[in-house]
Order: sequence, then structure tokens, then C-alpha cells
Amino acid sequence: MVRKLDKEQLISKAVEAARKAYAPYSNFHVGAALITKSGKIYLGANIENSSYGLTICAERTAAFRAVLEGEKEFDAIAIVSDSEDFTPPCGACRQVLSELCGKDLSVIMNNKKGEIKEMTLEELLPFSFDKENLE
Ligand SMILES: O=c1ccn([C@H]2C[C@H](O)[C@@H](CO)O2)c(=O)[nH]1
Ligand SMILES: [Zn+2]
Repeated sequence: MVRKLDKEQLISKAVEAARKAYAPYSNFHVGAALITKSGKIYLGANIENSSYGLTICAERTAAFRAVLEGEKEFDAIAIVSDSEDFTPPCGACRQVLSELCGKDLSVIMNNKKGEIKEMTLEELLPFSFDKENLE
């Protein structure tokens, strides 16, 4: 559980990230801020492509940046977008975050009314397929 002030700070970082989105096709800007257990924050934004299926979401760009820096222990990810409503991570991002950031990761979302919703990845992706299923 992330403290309210920390949640708001992480959301502000995600808003900063959303400004970097490359979204000329959907015009839907998404930002993510992923914080490690040691307090380091990695930002991500969606990056689209004229071959639409090659688009990558904000959540995965943040996670991949962190992994490339050797990070293994994560606390929370905040996700913001142009939507009035909460922006939950898509199914592909749930799967990737589950493997790279762990099922206890807190997913923090906000809406334009200023409400905050926090759920764990376990709640967002129950009974997931993971590396143990390959054993
Ligand atoms: O949680 C989400 C949902 C959507 N998108 C991106 C993908 C695409 O660029 C645009 C519209 O789906 O938003 C994200 O980055 N994260
Ligand atoms: Zn996604």
C-alpha cells in the first residue's frame, strides 16, 4: 500500500511522462511512472507506429527501461492518460508487468474527478500464466 502523498507524487511523474507520448494515430497520450523499492522512478509513455500493431504502451516502456538498468524490485506504477476515467493497463502490459515487476506491484490510477484507485497486479491478472507453468 503506497501512502496518499506518495501516490499523488507518482501520478504527477506519470503526467510528466505522458507529455512525451508519441501518439499521432490515436491521439491518446498515456504516461506511466514505475517506482522501485529503493525509490527510483522510471518513466514511460506510449510510442505508436504507422504499422499500428507495433505500438508499445506506456507501462511496458517504463518497465523495459527499468529492467535495462538492472532493476528487479518494484513497489508501484502510476498510469495516467487523456481519459476522464481511470486508465487500467491492457492485458499485454498486465502479463509483462507481472513477470518483470511481480504480482504484488501496486497499480495506481486516477480519474479527472481526482479520485485514486489502487489495485495489485494479482487483482488485475488472477490465475496468470507465468514461468512456473513452463516447469
Ligand atoms: O493502458 C494503456 C492503454 C493504452 N495505451 C496506449 C496504446 C495506444 O498507443 C493508445 C490507444 O490504445 O494508448 C497505453 O499506453 N496504455
Ligand atoms: Zn498495454
